[in-house]
Amino acid sequence: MIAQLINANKLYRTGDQTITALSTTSLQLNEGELLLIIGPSGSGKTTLLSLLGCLINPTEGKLLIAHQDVNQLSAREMATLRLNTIGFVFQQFNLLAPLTAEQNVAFPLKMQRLPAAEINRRTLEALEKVRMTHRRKNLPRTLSGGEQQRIAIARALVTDPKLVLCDEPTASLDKDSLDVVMEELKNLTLTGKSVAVVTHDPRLQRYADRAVQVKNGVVSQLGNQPADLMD
Ligand SMILES: Nc1ncnc2c1ncn2[C@@H]1O[C@H](COP(=O)(O)OP(=O)(O)OP(=O)(O)O)[C@@H](O)[C@H]1O
Repeated sequence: MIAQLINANKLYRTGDQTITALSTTSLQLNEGELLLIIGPSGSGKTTLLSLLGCLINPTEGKLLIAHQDVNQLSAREMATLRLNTIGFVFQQFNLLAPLTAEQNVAFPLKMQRLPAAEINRRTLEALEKVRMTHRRKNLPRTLSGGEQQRIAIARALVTDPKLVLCDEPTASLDKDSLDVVMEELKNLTLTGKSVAVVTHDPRLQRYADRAVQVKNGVVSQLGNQPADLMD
């Protein structure tokens, strides 16, 4: 098991108001599993993903990432856990505009202060995995949306993270690019990585091993029928 929420919730206090962004939830994410997180706008999906990504702490309850109790970690330890264990993929790709595809992919390895030769080797390996080696010298703006997302996936997996978290990774993509990107994410699970994908898109269901729905901050398990996801 890579991630486990145990009776965890997330409240936000603004002034005298308390918002329950996520009600008490227990959820686990296993190795080699692709989990879909679906639900309407404002329901708590990003909050759930942010918890799994060690970007925020639960207000109550426990969160274990790679067997570490996140509540016991300092901000610096959380940052190290994120850098070494978790890869992020976003709807808008979030590539750094002045850097080439290759430099974007190499970026997390530079943060890890690895030797240059190792950075080069692993960067090329990651580009190869998403079949983007031939475009490695391009700037992001010269790539299609689907290509940019494949570069973002290469960047997410270059550190060999156990967990890859994706927030609406296909929302800006056409059908063909959607399939390519989802195939890449599915391939990651075949090598034992865990992938969680927040989406509004029921077409992603065929790539999922499991789906949960978040509604008004309440997480529930979904069945495997398309109708369940269309709800
Ligand atoms: N930092 C914050 N401070 C206060 N309230 C917040 C904060 N972050 C989220 N919320 C509230 O928590 C609830 C859940 O938000 P969240 O972003 O998790 O929803 P979502 O399902 O990801 O929505 P969307 O699909 O629109 O991105 C919303 O009511 C939101 O307004």
